[in-house]
Order: sequence, then structure tokens, then C-alpha cells
Amino acid sequence: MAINYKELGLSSTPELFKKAVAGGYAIPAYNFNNLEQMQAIIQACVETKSPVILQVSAGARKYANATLLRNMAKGAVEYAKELGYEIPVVLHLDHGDTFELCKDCIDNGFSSVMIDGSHHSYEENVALTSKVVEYAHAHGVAVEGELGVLAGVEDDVVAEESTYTRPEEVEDFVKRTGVDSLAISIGTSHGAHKFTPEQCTKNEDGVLVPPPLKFDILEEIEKRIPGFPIVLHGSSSVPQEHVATINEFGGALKAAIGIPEDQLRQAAKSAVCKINIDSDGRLAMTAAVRKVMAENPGEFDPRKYLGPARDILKDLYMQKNINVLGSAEKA
Ligand SMILES: O=C(CO)COP(=O)(O)O
Ligand SMILES: O=C[C@H](O)COP(=O)(O)O
Ligand SMILES: [Zn+2]
Ligand SMILES: [Zn+2]
Repeated sequence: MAINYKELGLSSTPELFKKAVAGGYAIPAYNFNNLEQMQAIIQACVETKSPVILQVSAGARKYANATLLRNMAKGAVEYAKELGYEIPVVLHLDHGDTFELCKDCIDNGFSSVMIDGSHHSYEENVALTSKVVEYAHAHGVAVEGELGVLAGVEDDVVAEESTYTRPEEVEDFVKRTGVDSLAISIGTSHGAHKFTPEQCTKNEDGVLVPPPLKFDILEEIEKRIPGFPIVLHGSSSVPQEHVATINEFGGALKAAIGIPEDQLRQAAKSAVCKINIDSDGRLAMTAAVRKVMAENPGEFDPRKYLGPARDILKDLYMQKNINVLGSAEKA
């Protein structure tokens, strides 16, 4: 039997996006696969009074089980209340690649789905996205589409090179598909290895800075679809202290540079109203686990290393909400 997201106390995105676009901030979309990630996300967003989008990838569903994830999201709504402040919680499918997967999520309590048809031809993308929108809207669920391809790995699809979104396509795409929000490609990419040091230049403080995002493309898109909710994927900043901790305690990460926070801050002020962050959380948790393991070789209670990992993750997300996305105090 199908379960509608309203039964789970979850929120839908259109109202939240409208407020975020008007208010010049972005709602955090954090991926989760397990209990500790979910706890950290909810704790951080309750403490900062931020709305939140809990994102589940196809890989997360395979890893954690769809029934458990749905009940965790339901629990997250109650958990937030228990922590003392009610925040809107969205359960969103990240990078859905087929109609069947989107339908399954809609029938299992998701309040928002992404259909990522950007790896198909334009006309195939329009057809696939329209089909998902038709089913989703009949169930009160909002849909995120994508135009343009991000570099990096997403659910086992590797794109070597990015293709920027073509502003001349957005109006037609939005009109013909009926999507509620649009993910665009303006120079961000998935994963921890977005830029090598060789691709960066040093600023006056000696910090390596990657090529700037294509804000001209974003502006052109905003001109063509004024006020339409825009989504930025691949928005991790790759905190260098966590990379250093991982490598200090036995890791072997290559030098990697992410998206500078000031560029995300700038994007959040525009029609970009949802910013996706996953890799930074993975780095933070891994750094904490490696450090605890290395410093306490006799420890074998998972709570002793997953607990500190959860705490570091919570700090990271609080900092993002307050200093980068501007979503704090907006719930
Ligand atoms: O876009 C993302 C999830 O959809 C995550 O991006 P990052 O890999 O930069 O965290
Ligand atoms: O875009 C990709 C997200 O970071 C999810 O990654 P995943 O497919 O490994 O769960
Ligand atoms: Zn994609
Ligand atoms: Zn993504």
C-alpha cells in the first residue's frame, strides 16, 4: 500500500523554495545513509533553526533499506520536535535515474524526488522528466530536474567532463516538463576531488583558489526564468583540516580542492535555493573515525568512534547553515 509523505509529517519543497529565493538563502540538502548522519543533520538544523532536506541516493537505498530510511525520516520529524524546535523536514530522492525508482520513492513517503535525465539527450530528458512530474504531481510530490552535466561520480555514473547548462534551453525545459526546481551545471562537480592544485591559483593569503563558478551562466538562467528555484549540486568545500587529519592518521587522499565558501554564499543569495553537500560530511566523519581509532587502538565499541564522528558532522552542518547557506533562523 502506498504511503503519502503527509502521513509521515514531512514537508514539501515549493513553499520552502519560494521563501528561500525571496529571502536570499539556500536550504541545505544533506545526504544520509545511517543513524549517526541523520542524528547530526537533525541536531544541527534544530540548533540553528534551519529547514532541512534529507537526501537519499539510490546507493543509500540499497545500503540502508527503503523501509528503514522511510521510518528514519518519520522518526527525524519527531526527533526534531523532541529536541525542542519544529523544523520543516523534506525527504528527497537524490539523482533518481528512472521513472520506476522515482515512483517507488513517491509511493514510499518521499516528499520530493529528483529525476536526473541530464545524461540523456535533451528530448529524452524532457520526456522522462515529464513522465515523473505527471506521476509526482498527482501525489502532491515536487520534482527536481537537471540540465547540464556535472563532472565527478554520482551513483556509479562517472562523468569525466562537465557540460555547462545552456541558458537557452531552461525556459523550454521548465515549461514542457512542469518541474518544480532545476539543477544546473555552472562549474561545481561531485566528490572530494573537484580541482587539483594545478588547476588553482594562489590568492593573496597563499590559499589555492579554483576557477570561479560561472555566475554569468547563472545570471542568464535567472533572466530567462525569473524567481524559478535553482539547485546547486556538488557543493562541498573539501575542508583541508579534515583531509589533513585523514592523511595524518593513515589515510591516503590525494590533494583536493573544493568549492570556496564565499562562492556558495554568493550563489545562495541568488535563485539558488537548495545546495547539495555530501562529500564534506564524509570527510569529516572519516577524519574523526581515523583519529579515534589511531589514538585508542584498544577501543572496539562503535559508539566510541561513531559518536565523535557524529559530533564533528553536527558542527560542520551548523557552520554551513549559519555561515554559508544562510538558512539558520529560517525555520
Ligand atoms: O551533489 C551532491 C549530492 O547530490 C553532493 O555533492 P558533493 O560531492 O560536492 O558533496
Ligand atoms: O551525488 C552523489 C551523492 O553524493 C550521493 O552519493 P552516493 O551515490 O555514493 O550515495
Ligand atoms: Zn547528473
Ligand atoms: Zn548531486
